[in-house]
Amino acid sequence: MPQIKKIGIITSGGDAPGMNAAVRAVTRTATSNGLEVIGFYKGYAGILDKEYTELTYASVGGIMEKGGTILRTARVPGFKDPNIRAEAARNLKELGIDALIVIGGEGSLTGAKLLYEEHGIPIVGIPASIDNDIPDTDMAIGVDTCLNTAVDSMQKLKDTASSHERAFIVEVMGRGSGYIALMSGIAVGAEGIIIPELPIDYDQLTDKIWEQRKRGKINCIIVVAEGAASAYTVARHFENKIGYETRITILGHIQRGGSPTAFDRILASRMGYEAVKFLLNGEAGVMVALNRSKLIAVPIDKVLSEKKELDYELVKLANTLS
Ligand SMILES: Nc1ncnc2c1ncn2[C@@H]1O[C@H](COP(=O)(O)OP(=O)(O)O)[C@@H](O)[C@H]1O
Ligand SMILES: O=P(O)(O)OC[C@H]1O[C@](O)(COP(=O)(O)O)[C@@H](O)[C@@H]1O
Ligand SMILES: [Mg+2]
Repeated sequence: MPQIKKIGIITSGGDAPGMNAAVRAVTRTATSNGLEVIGFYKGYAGILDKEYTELTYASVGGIMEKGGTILRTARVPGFKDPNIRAEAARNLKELGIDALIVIGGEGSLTGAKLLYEEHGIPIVGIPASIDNDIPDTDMAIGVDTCLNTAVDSMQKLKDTASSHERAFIVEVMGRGSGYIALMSGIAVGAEGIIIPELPIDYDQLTDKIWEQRKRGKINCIIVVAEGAASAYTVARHFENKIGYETRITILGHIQRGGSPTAFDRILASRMGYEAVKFLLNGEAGVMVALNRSKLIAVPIDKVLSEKKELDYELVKLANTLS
């Protein structure tokens, strides 16, 4: 690989708390090693429109604690077109960018992999998505903050649920993954957890909740991942069947905002630092991954050839404890 002097960085896809901490870590690690850093705005759109800023050691000060992403983000459907990717590659070369760090989810990493394979641009991916649906990494940036927000919200709902003896159907994010629903459900002791990875057994759930109600339970939280069903559909199934008056809450984009937790700040700092070190050591076409507390490089095409498996032992745990 030719010597790297100038790197580009984007945040892309759904924003995730901690992206700024990763931008800061990449910038400071790179500038400390004598590299220039160009931050493109709005993901792949900024590369196509040449909308960028130079990032310096000083300019990334005070951003670690901020939610969202200072580089902003976008979904750019046109990037699936090879001609558009060729234009992006041309722009990167024109600007003298020797390598690109992509902070985002599976979609963003797919764009990165294609830029690497089709145009030989050295790429390192940093996994960031609240869904935790990216294979080969135990955690992605943003997951922990999202879970804390979801749990905090559900705990509040539990207060009012108990006061009125009501059931709440809480819809959480997770397009194709039940991770947020399962983990937040475990953390609040939800009576029901509905996820896209498993068929929904309304009858079994109804019997369980009704039994608990008869035993004197005064609140009920049912967490549903948006990828499994809508809260309205779930509520219709339980209407007049579980012994509670029912209310619906859709947590929505609240889950993506807020100052990152200590865990996300540290994870993002470690991943940003390693991403630059990988590039300096000549590694490219890889994603930084958290593997049993260590950071490793995993080829992006391996990551994208897999599907992140849910830990079914955790489903059993949730059923046993609630
Ligand atoms: N198959 C693909 N080929 C090329 N680029 C893609 C592909 N899928 C997604 N992208 C790019 O990555 C962006 C973010 O992807 P998306 O799936 O929306 O979010 P995330 O990266 O968070 O999973 C897309 O808007 C597009 O620019
Ligand atoms: O921001 P949008 O376009 O409303 O997308 C919502 C989706 O983005 C997410 O918050 C995060 O997904 P990605 O990280 O893959 O972008 C999903 O949980 C949700 O389904
Ligand atoms: Mg995604």
